[in-house]
Amino acid sequence: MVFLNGQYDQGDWWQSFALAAVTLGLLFIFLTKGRSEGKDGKQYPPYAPAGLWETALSVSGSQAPSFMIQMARELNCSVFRMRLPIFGTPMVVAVGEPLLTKAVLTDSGSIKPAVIYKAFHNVTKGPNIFSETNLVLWKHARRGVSPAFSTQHVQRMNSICAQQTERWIKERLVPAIENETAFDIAQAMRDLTVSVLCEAAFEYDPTEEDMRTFLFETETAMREFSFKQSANPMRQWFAWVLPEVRRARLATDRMQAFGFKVMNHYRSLKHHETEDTVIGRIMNNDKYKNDAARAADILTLLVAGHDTTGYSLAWILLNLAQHPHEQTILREELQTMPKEERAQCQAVRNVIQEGMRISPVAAVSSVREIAKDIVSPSDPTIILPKGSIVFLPQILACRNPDVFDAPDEFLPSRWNNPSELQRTAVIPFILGSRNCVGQRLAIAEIHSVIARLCTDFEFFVEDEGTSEYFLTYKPVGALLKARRVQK
Ligand code: HEM
Repeated sequence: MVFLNGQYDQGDWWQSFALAAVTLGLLFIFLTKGRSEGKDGKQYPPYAPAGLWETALSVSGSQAPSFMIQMARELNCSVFRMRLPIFGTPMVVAVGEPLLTKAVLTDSGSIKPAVIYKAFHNVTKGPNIFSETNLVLWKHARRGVSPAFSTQHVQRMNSICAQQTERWIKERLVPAIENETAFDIAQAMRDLTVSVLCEAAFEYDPTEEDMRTFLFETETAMREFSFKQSANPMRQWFAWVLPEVRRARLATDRMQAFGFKVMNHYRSLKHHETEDTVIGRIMNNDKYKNDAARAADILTLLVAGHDTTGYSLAWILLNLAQHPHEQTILREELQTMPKEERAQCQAVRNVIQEGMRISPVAAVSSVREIAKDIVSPSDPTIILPKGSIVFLPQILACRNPDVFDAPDEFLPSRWNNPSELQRTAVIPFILGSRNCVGQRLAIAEIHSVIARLCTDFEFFVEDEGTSEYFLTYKPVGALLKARRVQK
């Protein structure tokens, strides 16, 4: 999830955004006028061939991933400066070179910049584990919840995943096969993931209404606070004339009410198999100020976990449906394996790694502010100055032609023998202290679902649909049909 991004529409906000962008742009040009083009005999990265207006709209638009790729390919360089109206920083840079990405993420001084992340506080009605920039407060939440995602809990998560997948097959997939109807793969995998996440992390079985409310209200709140208000903060003062702002505030109330419902349900349970679940660790963590602070983290984990995992699954299945030959290779290997080993077999690993490479859901995340000058390990003539805001769009490293042959093709076999650089380039959960806390749950679900579905079912494309970037990179309107494989 990333907060500067969202769909650009022609709503009521654009005039004020345009005015703010032009004013800030002029100020930016004034402030950076005369800045030297390097330091200590080293060069700053080149500018992307796009002006401030185009860059601001593109980076915050639904086609942000393709904009990033286009800039890198026009420059023939995967590290470039962007003209964006972010002040108080020597420069705003996009980095798609794997070793420099690693250097930025693993430097202990790199932090999440408040100017980018704080907008998410509005969605959860207070600070939360994802966007908290006060490191002391963040550590309480992170250390509290991390053990619930440790390897020893993966087995429990795996069995929940397996049960939920069987339920989805019986209730959704089999009827679609029998009626020969197509289904939206992104919605299907997102819904399955909400169920897995609610049960594995929160011991909660959501009703259909819970699910629709959570998904709808999250989208409404995120579009306003994480996108529109981060592009135009003035909107917050005009709630009385902007119905969208008032509706978004109502959405956050409803999200918070859902967080309380999950907590009340947990308290009402007489028996917990273990206290070491995510919800158990949040409820028993007395470092939280109150239940509203607990609800903020419950919602954050749900928001951060459901679309990333669901849409990763959707992209992998869509890519397989588009490449029937790859699907056959995968199925043939799966069918030779004992059931309990299927999720870990090489063919499953290959398609997952390749699916997450070619379509990384966190395509335009993450952003870091660096605490010291960082020289590029792959090109020591390039330097990023201390204080820079560094965008680390995964799509750039994953589709970097200097790292991958045929970078835009889905070729799972490239992972039979990858180079060290290729491994470093594909880091869907990123690196460093602010890496993804839920990655083990996500990996367990993705492996288990792909192995189960691809052993017994074949998928076909009915409609390829399009893609959109709003918080995550996702397929939109992609319809698949399925058939049970004859054994
Ligand atoms: C395929 C699935 C997933 C992907 C690709 C993914 C990716 C990421 C990435 C790239 C970040 C860093 C974001 C940034 O720096 O701006 C992140 C952070 C985070 N993710 Fe995930 N994620 C996934 C699943 C999950 C799940 C299942 C959960 C929880 C149940 C989760 C919870 C979080 C949280 C709380 C953070 C913030 C961690 C911190 O700042 O300490 N994610 N994730």
